[in-house]
Amino acid sequence: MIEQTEFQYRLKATDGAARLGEVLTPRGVIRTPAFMPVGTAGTVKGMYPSQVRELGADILLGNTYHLMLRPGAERVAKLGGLHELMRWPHPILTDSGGFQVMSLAALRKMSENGVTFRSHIDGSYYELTPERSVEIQGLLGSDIQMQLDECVRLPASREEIARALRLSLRWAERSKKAFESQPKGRALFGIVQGGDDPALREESARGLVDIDFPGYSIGGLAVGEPQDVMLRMLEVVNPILPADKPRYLMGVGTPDDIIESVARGVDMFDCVMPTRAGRHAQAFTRFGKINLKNARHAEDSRPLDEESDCPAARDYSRAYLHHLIRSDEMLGSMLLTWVNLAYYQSLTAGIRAAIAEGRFEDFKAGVKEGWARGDI
Ligand SMILES: CNc1nc2c(CCNCc3ccccc3)c3nc(N)[nH]c(=O)c3cc2[nH]1
Repeated sequence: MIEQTEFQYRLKATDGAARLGEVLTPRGVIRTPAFMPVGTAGTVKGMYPSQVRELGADILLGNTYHLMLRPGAERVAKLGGLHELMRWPHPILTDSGGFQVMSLAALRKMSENGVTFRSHIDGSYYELTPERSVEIQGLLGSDIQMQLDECVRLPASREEIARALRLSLRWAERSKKAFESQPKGRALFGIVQGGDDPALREESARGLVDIDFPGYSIGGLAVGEPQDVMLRMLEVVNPILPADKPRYLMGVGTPDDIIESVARGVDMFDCVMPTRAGRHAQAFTRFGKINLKNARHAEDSRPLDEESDCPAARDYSRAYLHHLIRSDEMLGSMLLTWVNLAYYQSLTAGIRAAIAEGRFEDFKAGVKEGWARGDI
């Protein structure tokens, strides 16, 4: 733990609307733009924490929904908290659980007070309120916590989107009040909702800024809308959010989504794609995505990318990766997860260097060119 007890964002440089910054927390610095690997049940599946750190990740995601069900928030606290339990001494960000309840739980019921649901693991009943969600995230020891919110899947009616954003604003107030009892240095982010409607996005963003948070998440996107709609909402929301606070676009996304969102002022990203794709034979490389299950790789002795500084991409042949996947060997998923997280971390490291040197547009063009090559 470094001495500084405050949570602070420092804007270091801009290149157009792209921002280079740092988020200072008691457990360390997060260099932004940042990609945050997802560690759903207290582990980044198939990776050692030290490996994730070596790739350049400054922060991981933990999942309130999964951890409250198993092993339980009070139990994690009794065991010293999530950092201790998973041997990750750096910052951890947790989601509030509402989004996961709506996508995973059975028999869920949303009300003014919160959401009740049955565990997808053993069917037992739970209630998640703004206050309980903050309490759970506190028990986990989370450095950056999320308010409980309601994310509406798109397409949705204007009434539905307005109802959900206004409920989320009332939950933002309750979350902030409940958060006041937590140790200094931790942060609670408000989450902007408002679907694909510019006026409702503006109402949500202004409402949250009036309540005042140390950072803001942009929710309600990457839920089925086209990329241009997502980007348009960023162009509405980011100018309203304070320039001296971090902006976290939830659940995003592909490398192209990330680079286009950085260009519109986003600082932090999370996405299950690199880890989930790694378990489904998909490899992300500078030249696009490769499906290693495809028979065309059976005798290809080339590595995925001989110029990569990730051993999994540089030292193993496509033929071997193909064999591991076809044989359902666990090393196959482990190596591809490593490849994909390495790619995402090298992408955000490249973005940070490009903004620092005022060449972000060139970098963006270069990444798109590489992906367009496709002769992989
Ligand atoms: C994929 N698209 C997408 N994801 C969204 C999420 C979840 C972000 N990922 C968190 C996570 C944490 C641990 C483990 C796994 C995932 C959202 N979360 C909240 N609270 N609100 C949203 O509006 C919201 C919108 C999203 N869209």
